[in-house]
Amino acid sequence: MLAKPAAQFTLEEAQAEVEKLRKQLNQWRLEYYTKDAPTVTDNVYDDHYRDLQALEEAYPKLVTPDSPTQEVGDVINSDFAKVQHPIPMLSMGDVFSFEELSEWDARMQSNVGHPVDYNVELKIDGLALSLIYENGKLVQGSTRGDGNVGEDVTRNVLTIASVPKQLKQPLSLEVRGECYMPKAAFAKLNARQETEGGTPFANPRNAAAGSLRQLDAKVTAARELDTFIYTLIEPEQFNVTTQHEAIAFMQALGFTTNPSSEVAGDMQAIDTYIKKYTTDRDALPYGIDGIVLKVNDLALQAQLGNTVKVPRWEIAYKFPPEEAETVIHDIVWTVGRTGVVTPTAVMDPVQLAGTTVARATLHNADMIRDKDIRIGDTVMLHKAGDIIPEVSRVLVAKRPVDTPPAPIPEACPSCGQKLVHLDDEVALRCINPMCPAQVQEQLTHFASRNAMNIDGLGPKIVAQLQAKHLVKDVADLYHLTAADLAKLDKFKEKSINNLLSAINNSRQNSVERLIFGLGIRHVGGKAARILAEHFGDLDHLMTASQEAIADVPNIGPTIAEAIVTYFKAATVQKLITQLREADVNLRYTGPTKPVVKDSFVAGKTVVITGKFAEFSRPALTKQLEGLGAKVTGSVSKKTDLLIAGDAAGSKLAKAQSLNVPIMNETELLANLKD
Ligand SMILES: NC(=O)c1ccc[n+]([C@@H]2O[C@H](COP(=O)([O-])OP(=O)(O)OC[C@H]3O[C@@H](n4cnc5c(N)ncnc54)[C@H](O)[C@@H]3O)[C@@H](O)[C@H]2O)c1
Ligand SMILES: [Zn+2]
Repeated sequence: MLAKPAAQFTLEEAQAEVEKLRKQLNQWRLEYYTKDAPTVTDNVYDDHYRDLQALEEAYPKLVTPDSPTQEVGDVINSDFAKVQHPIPMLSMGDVFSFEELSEWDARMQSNVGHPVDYNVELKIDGLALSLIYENGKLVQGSTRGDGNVGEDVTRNVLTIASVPKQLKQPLSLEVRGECYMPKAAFAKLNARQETEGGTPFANPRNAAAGSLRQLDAKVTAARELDTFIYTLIEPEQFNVTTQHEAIAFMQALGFTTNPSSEVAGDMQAIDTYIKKYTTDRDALPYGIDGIVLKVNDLALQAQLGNTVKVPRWEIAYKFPPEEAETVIHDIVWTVGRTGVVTPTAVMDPVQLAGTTVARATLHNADMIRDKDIRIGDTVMLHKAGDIIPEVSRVLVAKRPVDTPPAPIPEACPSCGQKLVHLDDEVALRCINPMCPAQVQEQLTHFASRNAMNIDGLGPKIVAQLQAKHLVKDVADLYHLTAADLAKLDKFKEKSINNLLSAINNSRQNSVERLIFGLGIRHVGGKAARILAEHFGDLDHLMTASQEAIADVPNIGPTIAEAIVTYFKAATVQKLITQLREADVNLRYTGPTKPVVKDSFVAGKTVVITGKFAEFSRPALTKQLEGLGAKVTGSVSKKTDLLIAGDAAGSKLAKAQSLNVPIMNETELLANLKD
């Protein structure tokens, strides 16, 4: 990324930067196109390319015809015979987000003056191939080369099974498409390269290019290359008027075409297509790196034409990179709630599968040793399960000389106590119960919504409380005073009162919140609720045998063992005593129903009679019950209140005779309002 927006460069600065970028890009182009051995990922290349584009746009006079932005592919530097392409083989414009793609479509629509149908295709990750037929017979296969001159790879192409040597009609024509290596063949090839001591290919695209461009065609034959054909040159000769028809036409001649292309008339359909293949791409037997939009109407394509480098009528949308390269600046070790100490790599921020990533977990010391990850290393990242960024491998060739192995700590980074391995765990642990980092995590967990639900007690406040020595365990929370809280940053009367009352309210919680909040290993919110319901209070749980706990439906031996071990500890016994003394509820009070203490009918036995203007009888019954009334059907001495609507009959008379208080609808409405 440029140090500042391109427009803010002076001409001299821009010139220097442009030269630097061209030199770098040209080196990468040589490695990629000519040697089939890239040393950086495509997104690193693409980022630099975009920087160059931005500077050239800001200073058009810096554009030269030999800039990588103006040239297709690379100089040919191989032993193959050269062939001139009658019609140049161009590159393709690309965009990296759906927004950019929509803008491209909007520009297209405004250029042509109406909405446009596109043929949407998968962008196959291989290399472009031209095939020329005379009277139905394959006479030449060639690579793109620099776009005008390519390499003659006819002998190699003849070994590819999906390329027809003879067409189903004796036509003379040129088609173009993608030569690719299926994923399975790629895996097999790389495994063989490794056992035979060769260098594995960086990706299927380079493997395909490297395999097609073999001087010995027998080597190519063994590589299981495949093709998808997608371009018909001079289609007007064959009465074909759309890209979609062209594909069907070529398929009928015997070419292998990709089955996934479809015509889409609006961005919504294209969005659906992108989403489908963003998800499904892993399941395809070949690699794709994006999708391609092509104006479907071939006459319109011809009318739109090309720039020096790309057709104006097509655009590639590239998927977010699934792999990214970056540098590790530091490895930090953090202590979790249970004392496990985990390493995290701190890196130069990079784009990875659609998000910016600057940190990645390294899991444990074993992983650091196994992958030999060092501070200062250049690494490849991927997203495990498409969510968590992970280091997949170290690019050892890029390691600065004299880089020492990453230090593995022996002492807790928070409290300094010696770290241990419990049982046969790989994890390093701090087993100091007073360890400040652990206590901070425990307090934050205790206060969290699904635990004691103490609103306003987040990690920052907890850290301050610890730093000012106001709390060292969860029991201390219940002894905090207004004077204590006044010592915290920005704590004024209102915030002090809010936090104190949140802490105070948590005393009434049903005990499952406490059981979860204590942070016993393996005991999540659901297990805590089952245990609270089953044992009724904390004392019964604490004294229960391991077997008795394991017998509780949905609990099992692992949780049972963890609970018994937890409550055995003297520090835990003391903590529970302190919580009890602080009036924290230790009983299961059940899924609590709201108790209505004061309403005009709370606790009263009520009878309803007659008709009401505002209510149906069932609705009124429900409403009164909600206010704490017991609604019954007949008037007796026990009736506390009769609510009488219009046309009330015998019940009214009975209530009058028993001196039961009577309320009419108007009075009822007034009371309900209160
Ligand atoms: N890593 C590196 O060092 C390095 C160096 C140079 C280039 N590159 C990569 O190469 C890209 C530039 O290469 P490019 O100019 O060949 O462009 P491109 O590969 O991004 O796109 C054009 C090519 O897409 C292919 N293609 C696949 N499916 C297609 C379909 N359905 N319809 C039409 N074409 C289809 C064709 O071969 C066509 O030539 C860069 O974006 C970069 O990612 C990487
Ligand atoms: Zn510690």
